[in-house]
Amino acid sequence: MHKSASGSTLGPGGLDLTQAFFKPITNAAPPSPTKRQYKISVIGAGNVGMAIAQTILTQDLTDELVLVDTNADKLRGEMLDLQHAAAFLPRTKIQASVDSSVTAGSDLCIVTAGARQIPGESRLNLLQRNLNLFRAIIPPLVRYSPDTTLLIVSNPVDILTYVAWKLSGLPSNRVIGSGTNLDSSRFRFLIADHLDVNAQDVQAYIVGEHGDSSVALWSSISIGGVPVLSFLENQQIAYEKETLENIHKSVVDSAYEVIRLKGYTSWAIGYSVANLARSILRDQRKIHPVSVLAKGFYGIDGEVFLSLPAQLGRGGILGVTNVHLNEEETLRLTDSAKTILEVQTQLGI
Ligand SMILES: NC(=O)C1=CN([C@@H]2O[C@H](COP(=O)(O)OP(=O)(O)OC[C@H]3O[C@@H](n4cnc5c(N)ncnc54)[C@H](O)[C@@H]3O)[C@@H](O)[C@H]2O)C=CC1
Ligand SMILES: CC(=O)C(=O)O
Repeated sequence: MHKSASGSTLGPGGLDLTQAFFKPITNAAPPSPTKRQYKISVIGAGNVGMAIAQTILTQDLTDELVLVDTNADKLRGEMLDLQHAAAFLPRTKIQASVDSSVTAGSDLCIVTAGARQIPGESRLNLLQRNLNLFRAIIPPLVRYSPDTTLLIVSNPVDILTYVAWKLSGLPSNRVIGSGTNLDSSRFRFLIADHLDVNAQDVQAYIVGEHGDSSVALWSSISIGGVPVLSFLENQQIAYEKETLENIHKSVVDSAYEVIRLKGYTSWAIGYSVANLARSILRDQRKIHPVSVLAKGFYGIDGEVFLSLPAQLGRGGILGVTNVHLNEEETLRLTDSAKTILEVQTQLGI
């Protein structure tokens, strides 16, 4: 069996099987103007890439999903395994190749390729290994999809988002790091668990580095519209700063703990990135803490990518939200920027 030029399936002797199965409707109205078709490419079909791919499929976020990896057998195995779920999923064309030309015309390229931490290792430790991969991965992606938005997930995500921005030549609004969207979900889960409320009712951000120097924005947390800290202070309800510090420490330790227990993190980052993909492709204009070019915001002076609450839509980053930071939060954010910049300046990019 092969396809005709019009896309219908041809059987032996050129018999058009599509025509054989379906009698055309007479007097049919012409098709309505075609709906916008979306194409997402995921580079790196490891634990993280596949968790993202499967969440994207189950949430019906794209018409075409492309996987790229250097491990040809694993890649084909992953593609077939997903294709075999076709009867249970929204209709999506799934392709895979070791050749990045398969990504041509992607609306969104999600990069998860590269080394991951071994137990106890920091994200920043991965930089040199993943930097070399990025030099090979990013330029062809942009060549094949000059209008794409790049969504970087590989670690250390903030510095690699900067690297991707430099290597791609794309405007900074179209190069985004998944950043602390994941850390903020961990934060909201822990607060919700502590107070026995629904995490979706907790509005709370972790900003700065996706890593050890991240910053919890306690002063702006609200639950169901109630600003938490000012409410406690107005009601003269005592709370211990140590409790807050411990919650933030648990957020920072989260990935280390999961990696120690199961070897890698995957499900939460899968949902986090699918959530970002939806906001970007569906022009949701939702606010997410993601890694953006932070120069000029909150007194940050330097070409550094780190997470700030940003509005996402079809154009990528539409703007950075003006969340109020108290003095301590501002200082911690500046320190987080310095931590990233110190490592970044050694790259010579
Ligand atoms: N930003 C975040 O919140 C998170 C980031 N990560 C990061 O994601 C990355 C991937 O983690 P895992 O999927 O667990 O690792 P993994 O080892 O399971 O998968 C990495 C994949 O990249 C592929 N690869 C290597 N070089 C490639 C190239 N040049 N082109 C295409 N594919 C290539 C490998 O063959 C492998 O399949 C790591 O850097 C990890 O630290 C992981 C979790 C959360
Ligand atoms: C590995 C990683 O960056 C995370 O799960 O947060």
